Amino acid sequence: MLNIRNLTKQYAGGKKAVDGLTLDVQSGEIFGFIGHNGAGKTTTLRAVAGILDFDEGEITIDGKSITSEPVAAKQIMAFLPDNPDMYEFLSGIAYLKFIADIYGIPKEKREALIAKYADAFEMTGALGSPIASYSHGMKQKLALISAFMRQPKLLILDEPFVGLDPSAAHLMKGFLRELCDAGGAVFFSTHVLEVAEKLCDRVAIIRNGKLVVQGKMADIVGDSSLEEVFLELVEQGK
Ligand SMILES: Nc1ncnc2c1ncn2[C@@H]1O[C@H](COP(=O)(O)OP(=O)(O)OP(=O)(O)O)[C@@H](O)[C@H]1O
Repeated sequence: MLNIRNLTKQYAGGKKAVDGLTLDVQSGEIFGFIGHNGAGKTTTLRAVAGILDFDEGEITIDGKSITSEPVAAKQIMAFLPDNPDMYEFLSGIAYLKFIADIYGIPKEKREALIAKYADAFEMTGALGSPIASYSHGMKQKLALISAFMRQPKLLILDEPFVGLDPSAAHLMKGFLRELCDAGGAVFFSTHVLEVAEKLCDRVAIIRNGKLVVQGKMADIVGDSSLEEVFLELVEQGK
């Protein structure tokens, strides 16, 4: 579903933030992307989402290149940044309708999907209020509703657990699995290793812009924990 080949990105005046990264996310799987602060996770996610140019490499989503077929690639993916900026002057429902219009989701379908996700996240009563009046967690839930409503083939999330309360995080995990069971794929970054260990089918660890390891969670963790494996690998690189 997602193929990243030799991705390299250097910001002006800086070192390589991502250096020759190659990884693959298959349909049906939840894939966790782990690394210390500044390792290159957000840079990778933004490049995959088509909102950051890169210097070398190739990214394809369901076979569509993010550089040569950006519209087709963006049509089938949704990206949730770590701090979603939304149109604060719109109400939640106006925002969802706006997104549904952009992506051509028919009226009946959008209404059913909005009802499903807004009810689950206990946002139905707030949808008439301006986004500016929402708490951080409510904005995050609205962004999640808009992403799930689109039923993307690939869902990319940057630090999705930060700021969500335990019940919203639990719900989100269920919806991520539902998306994968329907043939989609999830690619997300996180620092929350316990959650990643329980949730992810596969995982990649990045250090200083370079891939350290990728594979099935069970193979990588073995008899220890993801935290132990992560700390060991990060220590080795010092
Ligand atoms: N706009 C920018 N201009 C210059 N350097 C940047 C920019 N954005 C990120 N960097 C640098 O690129 C490297 C990778 O940053 P990135 O944000 O991708 O890491 P990250 O793994 O997402 O970190 P965190 O866990 O702290 O969010 C860091 O050294 C960072 O300082």
